[in-house]
Amino acid sequence: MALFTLVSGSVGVVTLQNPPVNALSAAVRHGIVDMMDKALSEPEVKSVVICGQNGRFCGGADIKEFGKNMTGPPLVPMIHRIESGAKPVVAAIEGIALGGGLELALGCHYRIAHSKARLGLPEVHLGLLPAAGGTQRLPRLIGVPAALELITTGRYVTAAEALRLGMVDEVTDGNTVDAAVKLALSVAGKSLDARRISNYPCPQPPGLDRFFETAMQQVRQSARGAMAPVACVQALRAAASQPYGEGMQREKELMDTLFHSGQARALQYFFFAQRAVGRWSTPSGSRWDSSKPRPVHKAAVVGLGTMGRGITVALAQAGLSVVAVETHEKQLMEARQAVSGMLERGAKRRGVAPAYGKISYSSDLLPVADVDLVIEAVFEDMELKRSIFEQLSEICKPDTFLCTNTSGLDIDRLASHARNPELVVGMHFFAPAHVMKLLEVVYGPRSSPQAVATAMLLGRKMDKVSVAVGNCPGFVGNRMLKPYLEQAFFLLEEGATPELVDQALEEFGFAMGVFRMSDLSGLDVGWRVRKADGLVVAGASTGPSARSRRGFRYSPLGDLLCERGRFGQKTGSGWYRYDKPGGRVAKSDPWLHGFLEQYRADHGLAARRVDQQEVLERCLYALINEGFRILEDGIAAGPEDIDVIYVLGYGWPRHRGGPMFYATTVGLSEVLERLEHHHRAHPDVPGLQPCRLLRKLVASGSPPVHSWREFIKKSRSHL
Ligand SMILES: CCCCCCCC/C=C\C/C=C/C(=O)SCCNC(=O)CCNC(=O)[C@H](O)C(C)(C)COP(=O)(O)OP(=O)(O)OC[C@H]1O[C@@H](n2cnc3c(N)ncnc32)[C@H](O)[C@@H]1OP(=O)(O)O
Repeated sequence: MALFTLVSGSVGVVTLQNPPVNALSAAVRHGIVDMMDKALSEPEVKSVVICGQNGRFCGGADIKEFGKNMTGPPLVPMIHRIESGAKPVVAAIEGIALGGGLELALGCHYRIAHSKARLGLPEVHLGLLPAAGGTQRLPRLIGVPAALELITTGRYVTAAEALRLGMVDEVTDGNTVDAAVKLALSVAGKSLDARRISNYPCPQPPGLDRFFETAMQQVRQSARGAMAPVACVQALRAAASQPYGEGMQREKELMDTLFHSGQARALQYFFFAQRAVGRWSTPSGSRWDSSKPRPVHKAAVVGLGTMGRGITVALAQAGLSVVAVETHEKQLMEARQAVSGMLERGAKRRGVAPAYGKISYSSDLLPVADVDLVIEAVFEDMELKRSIFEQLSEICKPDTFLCTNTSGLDIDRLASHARNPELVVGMHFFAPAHVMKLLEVVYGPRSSPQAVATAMLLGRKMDKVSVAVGNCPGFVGNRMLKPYLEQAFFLLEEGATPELVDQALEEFGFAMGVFRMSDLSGLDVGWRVRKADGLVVAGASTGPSARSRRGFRYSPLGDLLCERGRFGQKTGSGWYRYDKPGGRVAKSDPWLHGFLEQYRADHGLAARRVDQQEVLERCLYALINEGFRILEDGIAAGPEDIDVIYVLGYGWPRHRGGPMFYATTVGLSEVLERLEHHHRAHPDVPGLQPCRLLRKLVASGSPPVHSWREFIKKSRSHL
């Protein structure tokens, strides 16, 4: 798994061989140790180059080995042996040097990177820290503030930035291994004293204590309960305040704790889940590996409201030509300006030129005639969308894919208004569409495998994680949101406050509690959906019918706020109050508390004490239960799909792996038992009634999450 070749008579080239990313598996580590022994002991070898096969230096430790019994040579002594050896070693960094891969390079005496290479220490995203000396060598090389930022965020840097920071000695546009061999020849026999990073003193940031206190405060705030970023700060502090050996010892202690933590398991599960969703399948048998996407060079976006603007930017940044259509002249003008601003800011961030030239604007539909794919992004109204689909079917090429950006409308119904229903899919973007990583690709019963494959690939090109989901009200994400919101409303009726509910959810790790989030997205959004579902009954504010719909419990609290014009942040009040319409800082609202008291009195409800545990069980287990129903119905193919949607689209804390993974950490039997308990207390709430799949999994001994897909497939016929 590591190859040795002698080049130019005296340079030993050690090539890591473990496709696709040359991860440092046990076999690769064995290979490096053996080949380095050879290189260091053979007299004709005067210097060494380490590189990776197939243009990729190294993607780091082999994540698949974590959680198993790890065998093979450990990384720390392996890297120490390279650094302390008597012959100069040059790292030839092509493609990637990540995690343990970069730590290996930091143990080398020289580093040359190809201009297209990316470098980083992303261990924090896996619930770990760079424990092969990364937390001790990087600050010695580039200073504490820069190292702290890279290690706590896991950000990848370009070769150019790596050069600026001093992480690499040289950047080349040519053949990196050739350049490394040249350098290795030139430094053979020279002293290595000044090249061993572990010998460097660590530069001290001014006001060390203050610096680390501030860093810790910032990291704790953004980590929302994640342990790894905090441990990274602690390790960096050790680097800055202790000798190298002691710093390494601290790095090891911190890693020991993280390595065995539930958070690391959750984050590593999530890493593979993000990749697993690309291997999509549908109940009708279409699959990622048998469905060929069609190339999309030119796309159109119809409707340039907030979503359409973001989608236009995402498409242009992905390199597509875009026709952006808005029939209202004033809105079109505003959209042009807004899109230009977004492109400019994006380009600045990515260090590229803004893609203005990729977009042409139009106030009518005619220029979409020659595009390969249209994304309709008009207001969420079936009639409006229907009429646009009819027009598009007339204007577009017969094989143009017609996609709709909707958060829950019936894709199949819309497809029935298209000339070719098999070319219709839903593309549910999340706001802001050019920023959010998630895309739900919604297939209807008539969507062709090619249409699904094309939308999935287009999402990927737009730098999104695309998840294929079936067609049902709310698809996956919003469908699961419904019981979650419902429980939150019921808890208010029973005695909780928005503050209490939000605090429980935020302490769990959500970026925002349910009420703060509703205020941000607008209470009128849900109101409109409930109206369309026939749930909003005007004038039914008291009496038994006010809190019941179709025989089940219903809370009209959200409707009542909307009737009073309290739509959330945009109107200056909702579940909280804000300084002004559009204000961002949520403040407790005495009016709302009085309103809740009056509401309970009007409906004969006695307020009781609700604790945080009940909030979590009622809100989260109801949401998880719906997730099981979604799996049972075949709307999502596996738990990974749901978890990716919730983490990337709904602010579920990543270090808890997503709702379905979280259920396994709580224990499926515990989730079942608590749902049964709450359902007994609230028999008129179907969302709390445990679904069959959950019962079946528990009855089968709660198999691990990665085996659910197979389990569901096998048991589908019996469900
Ligand atoms: C008690 C204490 C015990 C301590 C012992 C622990 C020793 C650890 C010591 C030191 C710490 C070092 C830790 C690490 O190095 S952790 C790994 C850090 N590296 C990463 O996080 C890299 C993550 N990978 C990526 O960012 C990307 O995959 C990419 C940029 C490398 C490539 O991207 P792309 O081309 O888009 O391809 P994919 O992402 O789809 O990946 C392709 C394929 O490769 C798999 N893969 C990627 N990286 C790894 C890896 N490091 N290990 C294993 N497998 C990896 C990926 O999963 C894909 O495969 P698929 O899932 O089957 O599709």
